[in-house]
Amino acid sequence: MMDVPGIVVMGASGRMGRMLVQSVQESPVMRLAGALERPGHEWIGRDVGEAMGGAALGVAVNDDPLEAMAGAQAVIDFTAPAATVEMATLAAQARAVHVIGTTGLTDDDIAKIDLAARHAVIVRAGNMSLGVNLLTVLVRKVAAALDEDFDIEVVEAHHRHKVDAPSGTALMLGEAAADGRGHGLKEVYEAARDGITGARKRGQIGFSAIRGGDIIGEHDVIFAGPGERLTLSHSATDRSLFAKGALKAALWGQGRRPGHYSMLDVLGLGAS
Ligand SMILES: NC(=O)C1=CN([C@@H]2O[C@H](COP(=O)(O)OP(=O)(O)OC[C@H]3O[C@@H](n4cnc5c(N)ncnc54)[C@H](OP(=O)(O)O)[C@@H]3O)[C@@H](O)[C@H]2O)C=CC1
Ligand SMILES: O=C(O)C1=N[C@H](C(=O)O)C[C@H](O)C1
Repeated sequence: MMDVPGIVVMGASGRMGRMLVQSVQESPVMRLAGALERPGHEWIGRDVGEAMGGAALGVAVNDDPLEAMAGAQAVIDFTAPAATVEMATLAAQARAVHVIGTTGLTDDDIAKIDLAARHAVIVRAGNMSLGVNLLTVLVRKVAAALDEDFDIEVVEAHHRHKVDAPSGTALMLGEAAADGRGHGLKEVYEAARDGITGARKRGQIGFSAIRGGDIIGEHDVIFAGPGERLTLSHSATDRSLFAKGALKAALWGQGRRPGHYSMLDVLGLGAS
């Protein structure tokens, strides 16, 4: 058992954290080496399996990242931007692969993660599912094939607890569409509309976000042209698909050269 990679789950009590603990525990090719929560969290010191309402897993929830990562090979982090930026440096110190699912990161946050990735393997994606990553490849191709007579709109829907908008996935899809047309997303980004906005600007990529109930994640990329409309979409029906991608990334990262990688690298979908 000791020769399989040890995985630390950060934010173990969260929606994704619980899913990750369960997925790592069930995997025959890795072991649960640690579970992290922020200092002061009520789970600190408790067995993570029992805290989740199940059987003991022999791993106590820790608030000390370096202690939790001692003897671990990867940390999977679906938490919050400030925690993720801090962890990037600590994981690099511990020589652990850092898999980042956290969204809502600023450019400044990403610059700090880039810095840590000079010395460590970091895999980051706003969506770890195979389907969404494949969709980004399709969106890039369609955006390149259709000219600016086709307006691009990204519409996303998530549960009521989500704190960031547009979603990380919506931004990935928007970036792919912008890239397909030879732009950076910032050049053509159109935030959610409100009030007297004026007519739509040609070539802009618009974003809209719906929040409600327990929606796991729905994304549509609409290409609205003269007389016809094409929609590419993805629906997540189970959070385990994100965990599955994250586990794959943690294994893929073992023994790689330092760098800031994406799920396209992990899935072999590359830039196309
Ligand atoms: N890339 C992908 O495929 C996916 C990404 N996500 C993203 O993952 C993130 C988390 O989502 P979700 O699980 O729904 O959110 P939750 O709020 O349910 O979970 C986040 C967890 O992180 C914990 N946390 C916050 N700060 C720290 C810290 N310093 N150390 C350790 N733990 C900490 C929180 O604890 P506390 O509550 O006490 O603050 C909480 O338990 C979001 O950014 C979301 O967008 C989600 C699904 C898929
Ligand atoms: O917060 C979520 O739940 C999700 N976040 C990611 C995002 O921001 O796109 C991925 C998924 O859609 C679920």
